[in-house]
Amino acid sequence: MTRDVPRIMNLSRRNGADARAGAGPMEEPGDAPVLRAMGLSRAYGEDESLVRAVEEVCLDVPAGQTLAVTGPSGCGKSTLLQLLGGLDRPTDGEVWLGGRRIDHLGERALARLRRRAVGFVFQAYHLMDELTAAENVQLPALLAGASPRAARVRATRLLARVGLADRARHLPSELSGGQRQRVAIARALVNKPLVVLADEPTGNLDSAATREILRLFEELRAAGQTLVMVTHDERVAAMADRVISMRDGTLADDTRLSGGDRGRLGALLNWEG
Ligand SMILES: Nc1ncnc2c1ncn2[C@@H]1O[C@H](COP(=O)(O)OP(=O)(O)OP(=O)(O)O)[C@@H](O)[C@H]1O
Repeated sequence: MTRDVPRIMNLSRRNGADARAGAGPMEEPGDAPVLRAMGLSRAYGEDESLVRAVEEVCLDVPAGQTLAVTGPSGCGKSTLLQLLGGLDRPTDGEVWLGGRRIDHLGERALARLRRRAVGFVFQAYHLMDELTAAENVQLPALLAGASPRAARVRATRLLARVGLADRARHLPSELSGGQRQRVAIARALVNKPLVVLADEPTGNLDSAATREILRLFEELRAAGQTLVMVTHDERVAAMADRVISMRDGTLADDTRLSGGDRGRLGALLNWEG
C-alpha cells in the first residue's frame, strides 16, 4: 500500500454507506439505449425571470455511440448534460440510464448510480489539488467500494492507457492542462461507466493538447465506450458518430456522421496534419 492510500480512504469512509451499497457491476440491458431523455425540460426562476434552459428534449443514445452536443452559448448544452448525468433534476420529463429511470431517485441512490455508471469530464478538470494523479484516479473506485489494491491496479492501468504512467505521483499543479485532462479522463473511466459525459473537455486546451484528448476519445470510441460531449469546437464535434445542435433549449438538428464524413470533416478542418 502506498503512503497515500489512507488519506483517500478517509474520504472514502465519509461515504461508506454509499460505497457499500454501490459495489458490484452495473448491468447493461439488451438493446435499450444507454441514455434516454423523454420530454426533458429544465426551467430556472419564475414569472419574468423564467428561463427555459432545456425544453421537451427527446433523445436516445445507443450503446457505443459518440454524440457531440453543439449550439450557441446559453442554448442549454451543459444543462442537458447535467440532467442526463443526474447532476441536476428536470422540472419535467424523464431520464433513463442503463434501462433504469433515474430522475426521481433519492439523493443517495442517485449519487450511488452516478458513481457507478457515469464518468464526468469537465472543462476545468475538477481534480483534487492535494491528491496525486494516481490518487485522483483511485478515488471514485474507492468511493464505489473497490479495495485499495484494486483501485491502485485500475489507476495504474488507466494512467498508462492515457500516457501518464510516469506522472502517477505528480500533483495536478505539476501537470500541464492536457495532462490534467488526461488524468480526469482516466478518473472518469475508473468505474467502467456506462457513459462518459464530457462538458467542453478541450475548452481550456491548446491545439496540441486538444489533439491528444481527441486521440484518446477516438480510442474510447473504438473500444465501444458510449460518450456524450458538449463542445463549441467543430474539430471535436467532427470525430463524433452523431452531432445534435441545440437552440433555445430544444434540439434543432440531429446529424449522423459516417466514417467518411468524419474523415472529410477532419481533412476540411486540416485536423489530420
Ligand atoms: N442555475 C441557473 N439559474 C438560472 N439560470 C440558469 C442556471 N443555469 C443555467 N441557466 C440558464 O440556462 C440557459 C442554458 O444554460 P447552459 O449553461 O445550459 O447553456 P450552454 O449552452 O451550456 O452555454 P455555454 O455554451 O455558454 O456554456 C442559459 O440561459 C443560462 O443563463
